[in-house]
Amino acid sequence: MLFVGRHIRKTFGQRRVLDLERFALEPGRIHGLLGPNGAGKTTLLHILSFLDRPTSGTLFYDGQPVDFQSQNQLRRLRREVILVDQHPILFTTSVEANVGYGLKVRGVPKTKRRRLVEQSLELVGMRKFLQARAWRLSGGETQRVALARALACSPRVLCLDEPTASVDVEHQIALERIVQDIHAETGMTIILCTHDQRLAAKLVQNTLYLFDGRASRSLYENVFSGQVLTGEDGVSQCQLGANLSLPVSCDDATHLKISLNPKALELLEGAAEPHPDSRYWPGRITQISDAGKHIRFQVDVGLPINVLYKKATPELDKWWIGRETVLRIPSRAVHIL
Ligand SMILES: Nc1ncnc2c1ncn2[C@@H]1O[C@H](COP(=O)(O)OP(=O)(O)OP(=O)(O)O)[C@@H](O)[C@H]1O
Repeated sequence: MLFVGRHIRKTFGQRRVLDLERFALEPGRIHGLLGPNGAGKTTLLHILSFLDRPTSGTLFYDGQPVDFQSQNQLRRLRREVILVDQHPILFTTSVEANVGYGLKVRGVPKTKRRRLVEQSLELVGMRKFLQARAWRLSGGETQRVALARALACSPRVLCLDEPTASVDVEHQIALERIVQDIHAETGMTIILCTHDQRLAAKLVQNTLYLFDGRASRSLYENVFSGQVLTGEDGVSQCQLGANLSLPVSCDDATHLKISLNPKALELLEGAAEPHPDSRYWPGRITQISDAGKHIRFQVDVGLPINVLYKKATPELDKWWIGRETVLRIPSRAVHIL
């Protein structure tokens, strides 16, 4: 294993934002850190790229425990593991100087530096921007140049924080392809944080789901919070939206976070016989996307809800964007977090 974490915890003030008993990341794979906002993905990515230290616990890299007090060790490790930030900052110089910066610091001679800079710009499709002024670049171009800057240093591990979050669709597609190509060509270990389920389904080979700083087994898709109201009949319902409530059994919670397992939800063509074990919400299909072995349908029922069907499921072509449907939510799909 390239990384192993044992009892990794991180607190900011009194708040524990990361609490991971054990995790292990194999070399040569694309790992995804997935989870909702505030789940602790960036915090973990910063620890894995040795830019931040855990409050307690031990991180092993390549079989050795990392000493976060040792600046020498950290300096060495930061040369092997490079983070590309979600909002990379480039120097107000040329693209060439930016991409070559890490090499210059490492004492790489000018001619070799130029060759490596050109090669890495080529990898991200930005070769013709070599002499461009870095501050004139768009968000997507900046992201690609930052990626080239990391690649120029031939890292062993590339950490990407939300690589496609702040770029337009064209750059998103380009970045996906670039990450795939880099991995195929170099076998480099890549760790990426993302909210983007489509990107994760396409690229990621191993997933660590985080929820409230903990490793979560449940899919983080379809996580909603709502107020709990108890009716005169004594049945508690969690209100997820106007006319959208789910029966829940809980003692005295006034607020709950609920996840709906996208693989246990069902699309129906019309109203079904009511079943005490299920809820039925009418809606409309708003997105259809590829999710690896599955097809993801997003249904707008007043909330956007994802439904995953295996690609082999018969008659999936009867669903198209804009088509009305009824979403069946069996009780086994509902998890209280
Ligand atoms: N330097 C800090 N000081 C205090 N709290 C912090 C700090 N950095 C992160 N946090 C808190 O830690 C929690 C986890 O943050 P983190 O950025 O790791 O989450 P995330 O999963 O990456 O979220 P997002 O997807 O929104 O970027 C959040 O509640 C955040 O407010």
